[in-house]
Amino acid sequence: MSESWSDRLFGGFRKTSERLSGNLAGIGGATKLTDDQLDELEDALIMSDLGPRAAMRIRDAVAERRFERGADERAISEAVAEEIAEILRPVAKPLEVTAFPRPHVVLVIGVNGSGKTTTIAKLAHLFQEDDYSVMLAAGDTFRAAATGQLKVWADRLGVPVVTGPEGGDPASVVFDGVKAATERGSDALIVDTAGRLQNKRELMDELTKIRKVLGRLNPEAPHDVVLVLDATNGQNALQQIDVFKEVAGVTGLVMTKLDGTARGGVLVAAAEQYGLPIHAIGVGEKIDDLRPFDPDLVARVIAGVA
Ligand SMILES: Nc1nc2c(ncn2[C@@H]2O[C@H](COP(=O)(O)OP(=O)(O)OP(=O)(O)O)[C@@H](O)[C@H]2O)c(=O)[nH]1
Repeated sequence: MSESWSDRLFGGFRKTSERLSGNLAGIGGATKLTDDQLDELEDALIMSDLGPRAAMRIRDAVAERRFERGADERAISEAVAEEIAEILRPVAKPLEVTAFPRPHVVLVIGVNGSGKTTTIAKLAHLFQEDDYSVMLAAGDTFRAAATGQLKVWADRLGVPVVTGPEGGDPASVVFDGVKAATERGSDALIVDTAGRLQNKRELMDELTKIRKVLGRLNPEAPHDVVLVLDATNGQNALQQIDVFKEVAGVTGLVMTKLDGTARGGVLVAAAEQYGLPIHAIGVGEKIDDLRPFDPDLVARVIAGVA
C-alpha cells in the first residue's frame, strides 16, 4: 500500500520536479554559490511556483551553505529539498477526529471543480481506515448534481448521507446532519458546502448561518473548516486562501490534483505564506489517492532527489 502510494506521489510530482530541475540546470560551482547563482536559484524556485517568500528563504539558507564537494545540480537539489522540508514540516498535520461529544464536524469548502466532493469521499475513506464511523451532509443544495454526486460516493463507501431539497436551506441540512450523526453515534460528520466564491456576501451569509445552527447543537462545531484547493490553479490557489480565510475562517487545507501539474510548488508557497495546516494532498481520482503527507518525502520528490 505505502509503496504504491509513494509511486503515485513520485508520478504525481514528476512534472513539478522536472520543471524545478529544468530550471535549476546549469547552476553550479565551487563550494559556495555566488550572488548571481543564488539569483538564478531564486528565479528557478519562483518559476516553479514556490512563491517569492519561500524562494527567498531557500536562497538565504542555501547562501549559508558550504558545498564541500562542489555545488553540482544534485547537491543544490539536495539542499533545496532540505529547505523545502523545513517549510513543510510545521504544517503537515493530518485531520484528526478528536471532538467530544461526537460527532467531529468538518466543514469542507472550496470553489466548484476544486475537487471538493471527491476530497470529501477520500477523507471519509481515510477516517474509515482508522475505524471511525462517518456520516456525510450534502450542504451544497445550490446544485442538484452536487447532492447526487455525494450520494454516489456515500453508497460506494457505505456511509449514510443527509440531503435536502435542491435550492433548500444548507443550514437545515447541516442541522439534520448533526442530529442524525449524534443519534447514530457517528464519530465524524463531513459537510459539503457550495463554493460560490463569486458571491462573497452570499457565501459569507450562508456560512454564518451554518455556524449559528451548528453552534446551537454543539458550541465547538465546526471543529475543522477545510479549504480544498486545486494545485493546477497555481498562484490563483493562493488568492483563494486569502478570500476564504476572510469569509470562512479556514482552519486547514487540502491540496488536490498535484498529479499531472507542473505547479505543485504552490504547496510550498501556501505553507510558507499562510502557515495553515495542510491535512492531506490529492494525487489522483481514486478513493485512496488522498493521504496525509510526509513533508520530508514530499520535499525530496518536489526537488527531484527522492
Ligand atoms: N487528477 C486528479 N483529479 C482529481 C483529484 N481530485 C479530484 N479530481 C477530479 O476533479 C474533478 C472535480 O472534482 P469534484 O470532486 O467533482 O469537484 P468539486 O469541487 O466538488 O466540483 P463541483 O462538484 O463541480 O462543485 C473530478 O473529475 C475529480 O475526479 C486529484 O487529486 N487528482
